[in-house]
This record gives sequence, structure tokens and C-alpha cells, in this order.
Amino acid sequence: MSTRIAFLKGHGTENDFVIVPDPDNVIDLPPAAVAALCDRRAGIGGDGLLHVVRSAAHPDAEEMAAEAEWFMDYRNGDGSTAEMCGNGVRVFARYLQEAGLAVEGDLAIATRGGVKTVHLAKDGDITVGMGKALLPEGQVTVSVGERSWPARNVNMGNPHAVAFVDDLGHAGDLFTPPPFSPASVYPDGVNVEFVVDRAPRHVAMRVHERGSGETRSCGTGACAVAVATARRDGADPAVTGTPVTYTVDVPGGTLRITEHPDGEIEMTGPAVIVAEGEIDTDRLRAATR
Ligand SMILES: N[C@@H](CCC[C@H](N)C(=O)O)C(=O)O
Repeated sequence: MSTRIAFLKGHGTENDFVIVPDPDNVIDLPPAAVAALCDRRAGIGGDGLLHVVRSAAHPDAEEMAAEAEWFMDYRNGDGSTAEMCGNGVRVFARYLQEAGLAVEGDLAIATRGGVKTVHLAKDGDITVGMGKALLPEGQVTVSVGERSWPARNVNMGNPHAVAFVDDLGHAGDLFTPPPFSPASVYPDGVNVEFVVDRAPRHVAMRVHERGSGETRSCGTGACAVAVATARRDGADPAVTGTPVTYTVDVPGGTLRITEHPDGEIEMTGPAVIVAEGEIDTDRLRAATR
């Protein structure tokens, strides 16, 4: 029997998502179905999918249910799961707000990377507490064609390699994941950011996302870039006791990232819902055959 699944489409700095509201976690979303929905030619199209589930109804989130009513069950465009999505969590919050499921003020959202707090205003940009960055020691090298660069390993719940380059064009077409070494540093793959300076405390980046390819923005990536750039610039809020803010331009817009003396990182940026509709499960089944 065919069923109709309601979906919405939204984006944050053009990192775009198919949103599937499913409070009781009754919709089966295997990786092939997610990939079919995210397909830009044969599906709805998106860098990833935000499955909106009550924390109490999902085995990956039930332990967080007392803290956060809603769980962002995030999937990459290829159907794989990831720990966290910084643009996604703002879009997720915007959906809850517009659906009347969340009110203005602070809202806790469960993710596979832990509970994140989003500050929802009536409208305008959304700020999210992204937690702390981990900066494991050790040298990583990222390459594109004949060029290679040392990269900073930054973990924002999910893994990132941040490489400073002379020209964002040197990242090439980014149709395939940039090779990195040693392979043992990122056993589950990595998101790779290429960064150039624009002005003091202002950079621009391109990103190849694990499981999605090149995207027009990555929120966790922008946080990783801000922290890696701050350390490169000799700025460490934990040492100076003063917050540091970086402006990070991405192909799809601009994000503002502040690192506080306690290590907590806040990211501010836009989040919009642009469309909604329904898909027939029979059509989806046909698409995944
Ligand atoms: N676009 C996201 C990151 C999504 C997850 C990433 N592709 C991964 O696999 O870690 C963001 O805005 O943070």
C-alpha cells in the first residue's frame, strides 16, 4: 500500500536539506531511500536529510530525551549518518519554529554529537552552541592533483581537515574526496576545508563534505576553520580570556563564529524553509530499485 510522506525543503547558507517530519519514528528511511530523496536529478535534491523525530522515539537519542524533546536524525546525501550538522541544526530549529513545535528562546536539540542549544529569535539569524573543538596532535596532509598542503585536524563532533591555500581555485573541481594521509587519522572519512584569508579575522572557504561532495556551506566546517585560523594567528581565548570572532565566507553566504574562553563555540547564520510537499512511497520505492 502506498503512503504519502510529507517533506519540506530548507537551507542554511545554501547547504540544503530535505526535511522529513516523523515525530514517532515510523517512516523507514534506509540509506537508499535517503540517497533517492537527496538526488538532485531524480529526487527532491539536497546535501543531506533532516529526519525530525522525538528523542524518546529514536534508539540513538532516547538517553537525551529528558534534555531535548527533538532529535535531529541527520543523514548525508549518500544516506550515511553523521554526528552533527551545523547548518542542519539551524534549519531543523527553523522548521520546529514554523511548525509551532518550538517557541522563541533557547531550544535544546539532540544530535548524534550530543545536545546542542539553539537560540531562536522571532526572525533573522539563528545562533547555535556548537560545543568545543578538539584539536588532536599530528600532521595531516591533504592533496588535490599535484598540490598538497599540511592540514589541521579539528573535530567538531564530526571530523575535519583544514588546509590553508593561496587560492580557492587550487582545490579544483572537488568532484571526488581529496586524498589525505596518513589514512589512519580519519578511519571513517573526513570533511575537507580549503581556506584563504580575506582580512584580519575574516576568511573564505570551500568544502568537500564526507557523504555529500562539494557543498556551498558547512557549519561544523566553518567552526573548524575559525578555530584552526585562530590558532594559526596565535589567538587562543583560553589563554587570553577574551572571545575571538571570525567571519567565514562560504560560497552560499557568510557565517559568524565566536570561540569563548571556556572553549565553547557559537555559530550564527541564516536558516530558511523554502518549500513543502508530499512524496508517494511507491514512487520512492521505484526510485530505489
Ligand atoms: N553540512 C554539515 C555537515 C554534515 C555532516 C558531514 N558531511 C559529515 O559527514 O561529517 C554542517 O553544516 O555542519
